[in-house]
Amino acid sequence: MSKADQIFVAMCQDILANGSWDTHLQVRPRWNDGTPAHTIKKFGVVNRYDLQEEFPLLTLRRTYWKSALDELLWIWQKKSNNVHDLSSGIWDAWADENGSIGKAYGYQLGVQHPFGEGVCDQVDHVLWQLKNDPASRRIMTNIYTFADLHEMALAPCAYSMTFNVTGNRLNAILNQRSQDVLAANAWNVSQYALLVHLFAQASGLEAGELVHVIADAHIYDRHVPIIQELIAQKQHEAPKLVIDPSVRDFYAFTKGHFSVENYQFNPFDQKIEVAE
Ligand SMILES: Nc1nc(=O)c2c([nH]1)NC[C@@H]1CN(c3ccc(C(=O)N[C@@H](CCC(=O)O)C(=O)O)cc3)CN21
Ligand SMILES: O=c1ccn([C@H]2C[C@H](O)[C@@H](COP(=O)(O)O)O2)c(=O)[nH]1
Repeated sequence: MSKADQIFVAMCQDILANGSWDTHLQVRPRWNDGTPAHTIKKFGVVNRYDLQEEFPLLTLRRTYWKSALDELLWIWQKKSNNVHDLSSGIWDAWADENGSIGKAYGYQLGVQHPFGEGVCDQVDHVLWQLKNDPASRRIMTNIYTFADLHEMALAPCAYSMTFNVTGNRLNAILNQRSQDVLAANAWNVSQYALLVHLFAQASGLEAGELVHVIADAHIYDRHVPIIQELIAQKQHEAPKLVIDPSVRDFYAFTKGHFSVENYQFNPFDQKIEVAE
């Protein structure tokens, strides 16, 4: 059975049984009809995915992994903040009339900084360190730039990666300040698992472990019945991620270079409203 499903079910059960509601507080997010979108949350959830064991994709319901992976490349490879460069419409609600989401995500990863090896952006600095200084404990990215927060449509949720090389394995910690468990958990986990695979392949390493640290792991009020039904679904074997082994340059990867084989999932097509 898929470990990703087991981790997801355990996290949801824990939030529902032991979490706390923010119903008595003023909250920022709203449902489309203007109602405040309240949540039940757990603080400090840590989920560990062994990428040697499986590609962590939920089988409880279909994860649109092609759209998720497209968003990952939009941020990390294209370093774009414009929804016109994205194939799905998931960021449209946060974009301005030109399609920009402001100085968020891809914009931050494209900013040039002076590093020891020269002036480059955070992504190229990580790739340089993985090849030239794998023993370093400073291989990380951080897009939570306080000076630019006022120019972002939404403050980054998945905001930092810390990479660590152990033997020939590339491990990573994804730090996330806020997680919409139903809309985006499976999405964020599959994205950053793929990123570890791509960085490993570009650096002559193997993907190891992805540790997902979530400060505020929440279920929105209108999502509670959907989550309850979802976690009771049948679990299937995890699918297999296949990446074209000939690609060694991170920027040469395109959607055509990876596929997910034997992806089984339940026909669970409930409409998921996303709070804005
Ligand atoms: N409340 C909230 N939750 C989020 O997950 C979220 C935000 N806001 N704001 C910014 C982005 C946008 N995100 C989104 C938005 C929509 C879907 C979504 O509709 N997913 C559907 C279908 C995806 C598709 O058709 O490709 C799903 O079934 O997962 C997922 C993530 C993640 N982020
Ligand atoms: O990659 C993402 C992007 C966004 N989210 C969710 C987490 C929250 O539900 C909202 C953001 O609202 P804040 O009030 O700024 O926390 O978006 C996600 O889970 N993953």
